[in-house]
Amino acid sequence: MLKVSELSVNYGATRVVNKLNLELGSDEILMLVGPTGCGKTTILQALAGLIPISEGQMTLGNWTATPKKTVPPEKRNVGMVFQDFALFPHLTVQQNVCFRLKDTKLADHWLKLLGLEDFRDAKPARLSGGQKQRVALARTLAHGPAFVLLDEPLSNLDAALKDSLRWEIRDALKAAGVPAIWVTHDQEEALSVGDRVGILNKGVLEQLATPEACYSEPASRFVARFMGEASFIPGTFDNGIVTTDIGTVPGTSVDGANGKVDLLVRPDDLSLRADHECPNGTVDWVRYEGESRLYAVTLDSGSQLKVRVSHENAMKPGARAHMALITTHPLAVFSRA
Ligand SMILES: Nc1ncnc2c1ncn2[C@@H]1O[C@H](COP(=O)(O)OP(=O)(O)OP(=O)(O)O)[C@@H](O)[C@H]1O
Repeated sequence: MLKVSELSVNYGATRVVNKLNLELGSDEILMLVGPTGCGKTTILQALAGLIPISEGQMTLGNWTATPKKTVPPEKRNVGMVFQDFALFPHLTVQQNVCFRLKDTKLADHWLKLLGLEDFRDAKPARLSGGQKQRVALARTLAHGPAFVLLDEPLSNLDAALKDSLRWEIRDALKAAGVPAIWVTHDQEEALSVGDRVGILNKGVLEQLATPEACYSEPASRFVARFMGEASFIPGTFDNGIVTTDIGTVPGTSVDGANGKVDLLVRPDDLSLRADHECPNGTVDWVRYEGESRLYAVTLDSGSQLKVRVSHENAMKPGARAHMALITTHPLAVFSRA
């Protein structure tokens, strides 16, 4: 089990990671997300022992590192997978995976499991991006790490490959039975692949929870916006029910809100109709997404809401339309800003 307590990292006078606390179960995958420059890579580097920490401590199995008691990277048994694969170009797939290994049994296991047997003798230049990333993962897992860090492993790959490879990586990590922290810029990836998601903002972990909780009960407006399209509409919250201009829904207070509140609305919590006899808003813009269209509509009462509807529902900016809340599950409510 990995345990991190009050971990802080400073670069000179600037604090880049501030009092990070987390514990990971034995085969848990934590997806770490946050805006550029918020400290994600710094956290991975600190856990791997590549940079010094300023405060706090981390423990994994039989070692504990603190600012005074450093543990060198090679003593940590931590595996890393990077976005640029970091393979040796002059070595074959087999040689890359077995690099510095005395016992190659695990290497054979992962070469087979990740579908690389036919490429054992190939050099990396002959491989596709997805194959290279599989080799990098096989090399990491062949060393039997106690813990794996992945720094945007899919960001150099095209969309279709990303979708299949993320599941292969998840399955391989689960099969290896090791905890992992996986940094991604892709919210959908974070929500679908992670057992838990951590959202980092300026070096502070704003929320660490299941994907469902991060999406439907975000701890802050920042998390709400970061984890997907988020609109807010004013309402009144009383006895578990929120009343707004466009309907009444069950609500859950995320910050003790009561009385006058802002309701978090996701694009699929709303309906949009062009043919309604009482339009209550005007279309600002529309984005065609293939099977759906995302609309921004400003209500006559002032709020702009985003709604996703079937592609068959085609309206132009300026069109009048009717919006209503259609969800039956509780939506998050925040104290009025
Ligand atoms: N060696 C360094 N010296 C000083 N500041 C640094 C150093 N490395 C990173 N930083 C700063 O620390 C902050 C966090 O950087 P980090 O690379 O961890 O962010 P990140 O969340 O991984 O960003 P991205 O999503 O863009 O990869 C940034 O403001 C960055 O400029």
